[in-house]
Amino acid sequence: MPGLTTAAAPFPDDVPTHPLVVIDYELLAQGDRHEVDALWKAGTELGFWYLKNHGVEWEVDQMFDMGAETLDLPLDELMKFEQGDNGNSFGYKARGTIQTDANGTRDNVEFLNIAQDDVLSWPHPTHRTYPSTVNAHMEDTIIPFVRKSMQVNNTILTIFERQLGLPQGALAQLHSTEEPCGSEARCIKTPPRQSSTGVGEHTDFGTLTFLHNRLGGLQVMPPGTQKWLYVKPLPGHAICNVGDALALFSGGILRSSLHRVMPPPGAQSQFERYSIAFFTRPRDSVVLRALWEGSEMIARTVLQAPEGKYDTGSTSAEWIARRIKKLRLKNRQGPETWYASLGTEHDGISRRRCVRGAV
Ligand SMILES: O=C(O)CCC(=O)C(=O)O
Ligand SMILES: [Fe+2]
Repeated sequence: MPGLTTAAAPFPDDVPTHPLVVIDYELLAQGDRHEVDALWKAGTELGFWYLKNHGVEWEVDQMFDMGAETLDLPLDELMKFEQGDNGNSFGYKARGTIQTDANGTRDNVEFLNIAQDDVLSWPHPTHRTYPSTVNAHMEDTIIPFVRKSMQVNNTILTIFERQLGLPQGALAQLHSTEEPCGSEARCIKTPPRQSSTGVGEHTDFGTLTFLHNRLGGLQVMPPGTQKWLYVKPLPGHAICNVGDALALFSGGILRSSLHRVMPPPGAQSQFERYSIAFFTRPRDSVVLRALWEGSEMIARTVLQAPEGKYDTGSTSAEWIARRIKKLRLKNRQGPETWYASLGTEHDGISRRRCVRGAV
């Protein structure tokens, strides 16, 4: 199976890892108080947690197979679907097209992004078309995976909405399916035996990420530290995290933490690495800013923050397009292009200084 953690190469026990809290999705969906509290603690402290009993295990396995089949297609076939340099996310992203740091170091991963809107409108494309293997597995794999992943993320979103003291439906309606949005499913492939960064440090652009790893390589930097720690993949457990849109909507109460993908540790580095993700992102026209009018908790936090820190002045579509565009090496004009890709221009505090501990 692609990206499977083989018995021959278990995750090593001598690398620094960050133990994430395990949240039980079934208990969350039943409204279990203890589980809701544990989710809230994870969302407001690290912004990352494991999710078990999510019910998407079979569809995730199918997605690993579909992803491998697709990314094994001849490059000239995949290139017909390349996302390009204009900030479009959907389609194929070829290896070596984006920067992984301020020096402009070339990435070594390729990935395929399938828009939620194209899945929901199948067989009629909303945004674009995809390689033949995607079309062939749309009904048996991709539609079930996307529908179930939407359900999981919407359940979590509804809990955060309540915990933040927002009116019922306030967050949900920013993600309703009446208008196009940036939500997408992703399959990432990293070649074996790499020594450099796969995906450079970043925070996710959107609202919530539902991620599935078999091999290690994902690392997170806990807020307030300068340390990169591996997140160990656990069979059947998804890794979930808060993205920038939700951090902004909540006035920073929910945290979107820096993470990156490095070569798998130890003996795992001999293997090709695949990962599968589903990103829930707001409707295209939603402006990314704190929802202080709807919640006293958010209003109090925003009042204490420097003015404009949680008001980007950008719609979700503009925010995503700008950051992707700045990542593409073709658009690089120097280190500033990399910093602009991090998405913190609006708050006057550059992530560069945050990362290096000056702030
Ligand atoms: O492959 C992974 O484990 C994480 C990928 C990631 O962070 C992303 O695609 O945003
Ligand atoms: Fe990410």
